[in-house]
Amino acid sequence: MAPLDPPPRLSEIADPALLLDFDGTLVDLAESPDAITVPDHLGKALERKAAAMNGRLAIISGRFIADIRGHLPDCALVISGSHGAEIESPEGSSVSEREAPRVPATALAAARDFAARTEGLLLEEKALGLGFHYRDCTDREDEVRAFAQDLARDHGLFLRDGKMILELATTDANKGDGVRAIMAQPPFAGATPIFIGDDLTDEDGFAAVNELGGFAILVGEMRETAARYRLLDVAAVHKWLEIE
Ligand SMILES: O=P(O)(O)OC[C@H]1O[C@H](O[C@H]2O[C@H](CO)[C@@H](O)[C@H](O)[C@H]2O)[C@H](O)[C@@H](O)[C@@H]1O
Repeated sequence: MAPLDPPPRLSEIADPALLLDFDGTLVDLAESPDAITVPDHLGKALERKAAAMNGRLAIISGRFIADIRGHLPDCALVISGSHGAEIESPEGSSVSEREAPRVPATALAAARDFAARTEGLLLEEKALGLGFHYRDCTDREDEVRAFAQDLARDHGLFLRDGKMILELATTDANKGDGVRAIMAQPPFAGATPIFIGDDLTDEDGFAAVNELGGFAILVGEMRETAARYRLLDVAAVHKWLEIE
């Protein structure tokens, strides 16, 4: 695996549009979804960056949008949530093409029951999906995966792997769909898309920006990736974006 260089300076890229993952890219990973530390200045710094780029900055997260807005209150940005299934304007109106279904009540009840009897497992209830966080029961990952696979099959849900998480979603949307939908609309259309992300689920976004004539930046440890460049960690991302 060839190492990847750091990206060129943002100011050297013609007409850039930034598509930013959240966990592991803009904020450091933590023990659980609510344990993250979001720097006080982050929301306003991202807004200023977006303004300096004529609005061409969006967050593309696996979290649902209301969750991101809860962590970045009063921050007016384009946000795609639920792995591309939701997209909102900076003012908070939905610009998603289709409305995704909610998690069926019977699937939610079964997931709650499984989490209650699986020590160390944290169930994250999201608008359009469920997250099984197994960081504190890694020895039971196979069991959690088998349960999640059965639940997906029984309820027509879509399973994906993340960092210490198995996620079930009600749609097969991915971050590539989010990228393509955002880049098709003003003020993003015609710009050079740059996706920055750390997780395996970001690879769909990486592939999409490559197709659209842009490039991706992997954050963290080297792996097989569609990214062209790499930054070491969240601090390096903030430095590159000049939002420290
Ligand atoms: O696309 P992202 O913005 O990176 O969101 C991906 C998932 O992030 C969250 O889980 C991850 O971060 C947690 C907090 O640091 C960490 O405990 C967990 O191990 C990570 O997988 C979030 O909870 C998920 O809903 C997102 O899909």
